[in-house]
Amino acid sequence: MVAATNFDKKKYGYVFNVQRYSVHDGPGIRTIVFLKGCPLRCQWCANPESQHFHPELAYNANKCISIKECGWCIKSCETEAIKHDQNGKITVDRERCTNCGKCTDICPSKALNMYGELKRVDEVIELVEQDSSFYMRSGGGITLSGGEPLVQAEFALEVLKEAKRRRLNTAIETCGYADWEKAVTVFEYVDNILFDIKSINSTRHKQFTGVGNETILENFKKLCNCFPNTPITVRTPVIPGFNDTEQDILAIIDFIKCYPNVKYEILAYHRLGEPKYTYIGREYLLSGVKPIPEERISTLKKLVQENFPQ
Ligand SMILES: C[S@@+](CC[C@H](N)C(=O)[O-])C[C@H]1O[C@@H](n2cnc3c(N)ncnc32)[C@H](O)[C@@H]1O
Ligand code: SF4
Ligand code: SF4
Ligand code: SF4
Repeated sequence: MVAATNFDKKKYGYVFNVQRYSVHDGPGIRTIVFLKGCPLRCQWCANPESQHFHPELAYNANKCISIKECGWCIKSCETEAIKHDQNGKITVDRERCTNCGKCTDICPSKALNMYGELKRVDEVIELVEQDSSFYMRSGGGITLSGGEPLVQAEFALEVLKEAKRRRLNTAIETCGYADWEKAVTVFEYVDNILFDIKSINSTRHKQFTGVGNETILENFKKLCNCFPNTPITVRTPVIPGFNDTEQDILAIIDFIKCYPNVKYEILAYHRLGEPKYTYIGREYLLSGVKPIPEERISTLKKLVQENFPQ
């Protein structure tokens, strides 16, 4: 086991999920490697477990057998972070929890589970290569996602270099908020870039994601200028009350339309990540927000087709 605070960032990285057989995040059939850490805090984020750089304890009360019949986690916790709740199950005191993972090793029902573990570059590539026959036939490969994969730029770069050495197609999903000098080294090894532009309005961007959009928009321009032959898909998750008007979408189209290697698509807001907020002891701030009706998404897609033929 490698010490979590002192490891070679070129050889090891924090990964919280590896998803096989994806067809949404780049060409063909792909394996998505989700890296930990993100500088943004999008209120709608479907991967809240990605945001902290370090591994994080998750607790799903529905899976807990009950303290009466089990209770092993309480005995295993050296910081006394696990307590009884009124329903015969447990609660986790996040102030006391050090995310050491001892309780997860012992939990028989997997009610306790860690999001994120340190993995070596070769371990990741080995997992990805298990599906190489699918990639050959479909033009697929590996997609780095997160979190924000550029947060672990050194690790991302080594994974992508190795993937390219093995002739795998590479893609990355990024929010674009990163140090350009580091990001550019990673982009060199990427065949397809999925770049989120969430809003052109920086004040609103900051209100809903925690950061303004200046760095993102600057990086986008640099990316298009430095890599004119790399296919870039700009994506916007359409979030009610944040960026769901015609003007919001047209402002993004206006910003990206001068770049010939760029495509554009909108993603409908979904709430699939909501339960995970509870598992990690956080509040989901958009709990009262309903998904946008199908017809409205169709209208916005039509608007995109009319104003950004591709
Ligand atoms: C989880 S993010 C990871 C990559 C990067 N951090 C980003 O934001 O682009 C992958 C994609 O999921 C989208 N996404 C995240 N939460 C969403 C939600 N609740 N509904 C729809 N799309 C969402 C993001 O906009 C992004 O296009
Ligand atoms: S992760 Fe470690 S500190 Fe946190 S509750 Fe479990 S055993 Fe206790
Ligand atoms: S070890 Fe797991 S199943 Fe047992 S009491 Fe703790 S959380 Fe519940
Ligand atoms: S940038 Fe991506 S990973 Fe980060 S909080 Fe936003 S949606 Fe989640």
